[in-house]
Amino acid sequence: MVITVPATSANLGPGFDTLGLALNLRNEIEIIPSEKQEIEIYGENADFLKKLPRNYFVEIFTEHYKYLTDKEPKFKFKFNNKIPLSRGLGSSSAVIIAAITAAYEAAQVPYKKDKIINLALNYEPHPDNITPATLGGFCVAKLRKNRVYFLKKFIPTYLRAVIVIPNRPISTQRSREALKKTYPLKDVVANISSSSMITAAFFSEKFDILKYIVEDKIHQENRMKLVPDLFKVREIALREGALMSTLSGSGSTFFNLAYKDDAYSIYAALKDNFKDFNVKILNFDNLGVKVYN
Ligand SMILES: Nc1ncnc2c1ncn2[C@@H]1O[C@H](COP(=O)(O)OP(=O)(O)O)[C@@H](O)[C@H]1O
Ligand SMILES: N[C@@H](CCOP(=O)(O)O)C(=O)O
Repeated sequence: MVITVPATSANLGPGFDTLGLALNLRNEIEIIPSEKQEIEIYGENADFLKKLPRNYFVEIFTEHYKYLTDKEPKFKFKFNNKIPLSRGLGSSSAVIIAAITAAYEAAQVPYKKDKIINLALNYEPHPDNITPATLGGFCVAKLRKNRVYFLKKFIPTYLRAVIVIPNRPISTQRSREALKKTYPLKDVVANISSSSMITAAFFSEKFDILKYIVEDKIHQENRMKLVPDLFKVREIALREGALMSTLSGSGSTFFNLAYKDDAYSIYAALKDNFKDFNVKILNFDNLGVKVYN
């Protein structure tokens, strides 16, 4: 069995813990029945991941597989990772969603994607990465009374993401701990209106308005100060025609939305100015987690 799961970009600026979308940058995990448990890790941060005392995927997979079957798992896991760690591209959500999905598949217990999202909440208590990692597309998610409610919209194929991945990681947990605990009413209103406009723009496919309405007053500017070059990244991307330019999740990656025809000039300008950063043009993913048996 092979499971593939996409990277995600959460928040989209003002939609803190609410908006997210999936990118066509996927981790792939092969799971093969075996006499003894074995792990092989290739790709992004493989050396770091190999050194960890416990593998996060195997831990979550084992917990669910044992619960579903009452048996110890006996599998070989082969990871081919493309999603960089702690760069705001939802690497932890990708692991969680893939591991729970894999456990249900290996145990041959039927499930719905809704169930996977709600189980994932036990590991990541904000739904803006786990929802698009599961469903793909542009997702709006709301957590209420410990349950995730969500709506998804397909992202048109004439759009691209131009992402800038700095060489510095930011831990999501640590950067959340540094957030202010209270906000002035005008800042809250700015985020509600901007986030609602982004949602309306994606659902009605009226993307031009994004250039004028995206602002965040809750988390983004403070987090950007950890990698000050990001202010210049945003300025260049918007100057070169990006529809919106926001911190991806808690950073350090910057996410730029563009029409297909504008993506290359944004990419070239960013690459030219930030030689140490990894700049990529990506398609969007509209499928979410996928299983091949
Ligand atoms: N492919 C992977 N395999 C195992 N663990 C992973 C993998 N990707 C991420 N993780 C775990 O998730 C952590 C990163 O989570 P986090 O700081 O929330 O970053 P991100 O913004 O990428 O989600 C890593 O330190 C590691 O513990
Ligand atoms: N809403 C969360 C999103 C974190 O995304 P990640 O990809 O950085 O894990 C937040 O802003 O903390």
